Order: sequence, then structure tokens, then C-alpha cells
Amino acid sequence: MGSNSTKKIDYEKIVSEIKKEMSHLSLRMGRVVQEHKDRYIIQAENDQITGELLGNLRYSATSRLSLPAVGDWVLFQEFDGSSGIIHHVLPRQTILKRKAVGGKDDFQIIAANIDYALIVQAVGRDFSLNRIERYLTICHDSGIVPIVVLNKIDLASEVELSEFKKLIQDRFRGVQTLYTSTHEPGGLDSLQALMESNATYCMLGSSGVGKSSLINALSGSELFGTSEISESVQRGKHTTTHREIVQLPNGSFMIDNPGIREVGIADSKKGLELTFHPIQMLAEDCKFKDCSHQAEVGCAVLAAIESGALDPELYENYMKLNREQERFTTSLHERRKKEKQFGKMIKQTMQEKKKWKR
Ligand SMILES: Nc1nc2c(ncn2[C@@H]2O[C@H](COP(=O)(O)OP(=O)(O)OP(=O)(O)O)[C@@H](O)[C@H]2O)c(=O)[nH]1
Ligand SMILES: [Zn+2]
Repeated sequence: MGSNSTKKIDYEKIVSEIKKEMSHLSLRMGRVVQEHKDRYIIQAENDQITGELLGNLRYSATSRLSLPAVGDWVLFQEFDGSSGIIHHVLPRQTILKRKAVGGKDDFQIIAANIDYALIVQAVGRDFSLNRIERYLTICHDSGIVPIVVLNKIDLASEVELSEFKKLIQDRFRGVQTLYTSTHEPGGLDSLQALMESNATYCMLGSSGVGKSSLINALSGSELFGTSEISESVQRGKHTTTHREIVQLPNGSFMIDNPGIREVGIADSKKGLELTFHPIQMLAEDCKFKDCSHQAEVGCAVLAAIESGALDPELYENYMKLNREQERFTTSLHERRKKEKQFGKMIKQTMQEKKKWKR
């Protein structure tokens, strides 16, 4: 799958081992294409199965990460041709997750096994190198290959467009970038040419940049007309209560996901390091191993800013993300500590009560 260097999961081997172990069942493999409250739609070859999670799996789940999500490969026992019980969630190639809000879990999976993310921006006011960088960090954290898509290029003059190109290329060397318009014939050719059949894509981008227009345009090929697929894409657009994977006429899969817009920065240092590689490289030359690159003597990062070798904006952004990450990790830590204290208090109270009864 393109430049994705992560190790490929050998599903065949895993599945045959599980099947051997569970030979009293006749398990089938399928992919979760829709996630509802407690129901999953599973695509298995040409069958759509309504799946429920095996009670055992639900109750033994220690976090939401172990429950099925859109994009997951699962093993299920079919029972009447259209229903099934999910027995296994197979290991994930990639996980796109976000901080859970208000829930007891730390993370919530948005989708699993996404190969490529299209980071969509529009020329004009939405355009922000910093925002692209945030999305790149998310991709690197998740093991998803990013592709930057600058859309609405029909709104830019030749000169403006070449300025945008230069900005992107200077800042994100090595990241594939496409320039598209859904309002011009042929405006999607570069995207169409790039998309791999059977690979799974998602769109990341602010509201209004043209994500739905892109999906609609991609699904409106002459081959399929505007029939089923665009209908299901439309449906996805208006139904904000669940996530869905649709197959496009070009054979690739697209996660049409309203929630994907709320993706935040997750808690991995790895993503930061990959995105801000130049800073990481420089940091190796800092005098102190634990240099915070803020005021230290012999800081190679600060020296590079001074000499003009490092973009100060990239530095600012790096520090900002670092702070955010720290805040997140700290708040997690504090929350856990509070929970522990609370548990202790309950225990003590119970013991006191017992004493009192005696
Ligand atoms: N000029 C121009 N307008 C576009 C293009 N693509 C989309 N638009 C317009 O931009 C507006 C927003 O497009 P959407 O596809 O709804 O954007 P979105 O990213 O899906 O927005 P949300 O659904 O709010 O997340 C619509 O009015 C589109 O017609 C383009 O290539 N050029
Ligand atoms: Zn330093």
C-alpha cells in the first residue's frame, strides 16, 4: 500500500489459527462498514450482515479500544443469513482515534484500518499551514499515510496558486500534494489517478473545504451513474449518528464520517517526532540530552532559528503541540490519581462503617 512502511498484518494466518481454536463454530470474516449504537453492519463478500457483539466481549472490554469500530475486520458467527454474532475483532493495521469527551475512556476510535487520509484544505481563508501540520501529526500517530489536497483551485489565479504550491512544498517536503477543483471538468483527475482500489481513505478538513463535494464527485463516475453509491453517500451526509464506509466506483473505500472533523491531537510523542523531523534532527546536537529548546546554552534548535536555518513558525508550532500534549498527559495522570483517591476513600468509609456496626 504505497509508501506505508508499517508491517502488514497477516490476517490469513491469524484467522486460520482462531478458526482452528474455535472449530465448534463456523466463523466468517467481514468488515464493519457501519457502526450504530450497539449494532454493526458487516460486509462479508457480497453479504451485508447485521452484527451484534458477543456478550462476553462487551463485558470483558476494558476500554472502548477493544470494541469494534468502522473499518475493523471481524470474525462472526452467522445465524440466519443476515445476522451474526461478532466473536473477534482482528488486529488493526491503523487506528484513527480521538480523545473521548466526557466518557470514562481516554480514547474513542473514529475508524480502523484507514490506509490514506486526504487532508483537504481550500484556497483562501481556510488555508493554514499550521492546520495541515496538525493533521499530519494525527496521521503519523495513527500510521496513516497523509495526502494533502488543496481544493477549490478554480478560485485562485495562476500566481496565487503557485504561491500556495511553494508554501506547501517548502514546509512539507516529501508529503504528496494534489491540487483539485470539484467545479471544473478534469479537476479531480490527479486524485482519481492516485487512488488505489481496495485501499481505504478518509477525509480530514474543516467544514466547507469541499469534502462532501469531493466524495460526491468521486462517486459520480459514468460507470455507476449517480445511482446507489451517491445515494448512500448522500445518506451518510445527512445521518450524523453513525459512521460509514462506502465503496467508490474506482474500487477504493471512503469513510464518510461526520465525526472525523473533530479529530484532536492524541497522546503520542511519535507523531510529533515524525512531523517535526527537522527539529528532532537538530535536537541531537543540543548540548544537553534533555534540552527543552527554550533557553538552554548550546541549544542547536535555537541556534538554527537564529541563523535562519529553521522556520520559527515550525518551532512555535512544535512547542505548542508539545505543551498541549503535556497538558493532556498531565490531566490524564491527575484524573487517574483522583480516581485512586476516591477508591481509597470509599474503602475507608466501608471499613469505618463495619467498625461502627460491630
Ligand atoms: N469554487 C469551488 N467551490 C467548491 C469546490 N468544492 C466545493 N465547493 C463549494 O464549497 C461549499 C462547501 O462544500 P462541501 O462539499 O459541503 O464542504 P464540506 O467540506 O463537506 O463541508 P462540511 O460538510 O460542512 O464539512 C459548497 O458550496 C460547494 O459547492 C471547488 O472545487 N471550487
Ligand atoms: Zn535544544
